[in-house]
Amino acid sequence: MSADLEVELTAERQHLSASRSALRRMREHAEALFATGDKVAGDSYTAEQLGRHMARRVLELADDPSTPLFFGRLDFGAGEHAGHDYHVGRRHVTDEAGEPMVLDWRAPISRSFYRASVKDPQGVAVRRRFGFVEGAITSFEDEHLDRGEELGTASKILTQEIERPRVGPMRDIVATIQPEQDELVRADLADSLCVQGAPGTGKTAVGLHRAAYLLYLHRERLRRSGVLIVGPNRAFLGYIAAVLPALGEVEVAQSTVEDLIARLPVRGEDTVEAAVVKHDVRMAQVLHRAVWSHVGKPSAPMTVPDGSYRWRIGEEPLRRVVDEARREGLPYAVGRERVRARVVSLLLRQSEARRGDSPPESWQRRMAKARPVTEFLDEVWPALTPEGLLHRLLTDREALREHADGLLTDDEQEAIIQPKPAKTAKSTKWTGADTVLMDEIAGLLDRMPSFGHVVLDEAQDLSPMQCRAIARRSEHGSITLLGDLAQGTAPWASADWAVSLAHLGKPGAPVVPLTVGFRVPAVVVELANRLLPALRVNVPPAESLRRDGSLVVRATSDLEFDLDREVRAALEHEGSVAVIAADAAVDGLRAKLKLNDRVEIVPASIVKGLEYDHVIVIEPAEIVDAEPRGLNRLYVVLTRAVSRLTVIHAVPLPEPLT
Ligand SMILES: Nc1ncnc2c1ncn2[C@@H]1O[C@H](COP(=O)(O)OP(=O)(O)OP(=O)(O)O)[C@@H](O)[C@H]1O
Repeated sequence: MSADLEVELTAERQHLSASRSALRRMREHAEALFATGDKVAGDSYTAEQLGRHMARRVLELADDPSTPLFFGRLDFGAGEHAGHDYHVGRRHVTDEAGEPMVLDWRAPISRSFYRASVKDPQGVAVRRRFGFVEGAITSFEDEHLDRGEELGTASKILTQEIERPRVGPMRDIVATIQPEQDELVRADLADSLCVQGAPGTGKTAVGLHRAAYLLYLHRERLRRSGVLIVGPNRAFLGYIAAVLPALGEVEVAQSTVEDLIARLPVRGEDTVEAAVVKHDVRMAQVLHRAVWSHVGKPSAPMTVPDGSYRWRIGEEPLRRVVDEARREGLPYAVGRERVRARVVSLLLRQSEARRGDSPPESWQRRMAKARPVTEFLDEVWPALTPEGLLHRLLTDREALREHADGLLTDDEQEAIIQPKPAKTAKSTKWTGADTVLMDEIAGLLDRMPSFGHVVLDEAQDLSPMQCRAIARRSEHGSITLLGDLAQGTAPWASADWAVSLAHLGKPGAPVVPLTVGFRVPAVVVELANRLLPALRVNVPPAESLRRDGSLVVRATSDLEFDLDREVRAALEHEGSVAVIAADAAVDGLRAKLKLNDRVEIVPASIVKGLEYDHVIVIEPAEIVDAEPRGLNRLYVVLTRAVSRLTVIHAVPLPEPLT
């Protein structure tokens, strides 16, 4: 290394350690405020608010010594920052005088770190990227944009980052976000968008960084309404759980759709036929009809005793009240209360006319609860519960026929009628699809609070009814929809993003493709892409940035022997190892294979969204045969490998791979 370079490196290391000290000082300051917060706050509510705020601040300022505090530097040669240089990192760090030592990657100036180019330098003369080993600076790489130098994806530091062996949970990509990813990350809060990306193109990474970016820009607003990340299963959520906290974002809800909407525990299972019907969007109409069929016509006047007097409301005014409330298009339960309020106001007017002044509020409350009023409501606008209504619909053929007429065929109705009807809603073994239907009913009955932003990952597998459940929770917010139509494995998987977006209440949101793969090596992508024509979806194929990696496809007559040998070979390398097999084969393999901490045996059905350094796929044909969309499942399975993929098979490979 030249002497000049050594001097520069030393200066950068000093800046890093000074920044770490400054961050420590900021954290100690926050901790001191946290400790004394309740003494300075005027009342207990303010003290609690302040306490919570400070506790969060302390968490946000946590420093992980194994990750660098900054990863880049911008030297400006022109524009309003000319003559200044800024280090770009995971969060703002300021010195004691309040001067910036590290800029948050989300700050407006930092944008140039990701977007400046020779064509559009944005005032940047030099962009520097740092190489790190366990939090210590080991190298840097400069691009003199002012001299026409630009590395793009040829950057060694980017290459090292994407080729590093994977161990442990997913990490953030702030240091190496690519321009086309950055554009999505920094889209406006008001903009909903859909990202169609081949495996490993960074969709999950983009979604998580977008959440962090939006929280930075709209902190107060989003803290109130909330940001939600929806993932396909708990294994996936566990895998991504550490990314946002590492970026200082500790308050983002992460959930599966099932957990988000479940009102009651799921104890039953549907047949595929039943689940397909229950997830179909026509069920929304069936349920709408079922709910509103409960509104009746008043058929008699109402008499309400009040001390020695009796108020009377005629049938006609009662009809008008019900008709008006219906026309207002309110949720059902809100409509019921509206009718009650209008009835009380009719009584109030009579009372005022008779007494010459307004009765007290307690009188109005008493009238609202008076038995004839409640009886009237129970008759023309009865209170409903989602589980009560659904129980009736799925156990009473007549009721189902009435509401599903012209919407569901006889066979479809028969598929969802409970085969052994439970006596009550309480004793019903509800299925996952039932909870989706209950959520739809809950949405017809009442309003739901809306998140400020929802990120939906692996969204190709959301059913229309699940999309509607999310739409109810993002009505006043925006969404980022992430997925790959080729990876759709659910029976109701989407074939067209425009349709999903419509169900999600965001019709017309733009669909943006990502095609550059950061995970899967080119040789593996080439194998997986052979499946694409058979998947019959209209998606652009992936192109890998990675020229390294290896692929072995081995026919064997002794699966056990070869598997054992391949696992041992895999363990000679650094990183995680997964043996992926058809779900039904997993138990048998677990019993046979001598396990090692670094080797996981994973059922094909849960690997979506995950990645492992070395993947060993057992019997692709069994994976394909296990389910109707088995080829899509195989496509998912083959694209989990970061470095090496080994395929072992005793039976012939599925046709597109031969
Ligand atoms: N700009 C980047 N710099 C470095 N690594 C990146 C970048 N973008 C993505 N990656 C890495 O590539 C891998 C794949 O990313 P990610 O899981 O977000 O892809 P995906 O499109 O969601 O994949 P899948 O369709 O399989 O779910 C991850 O390890 C991620 O950290």
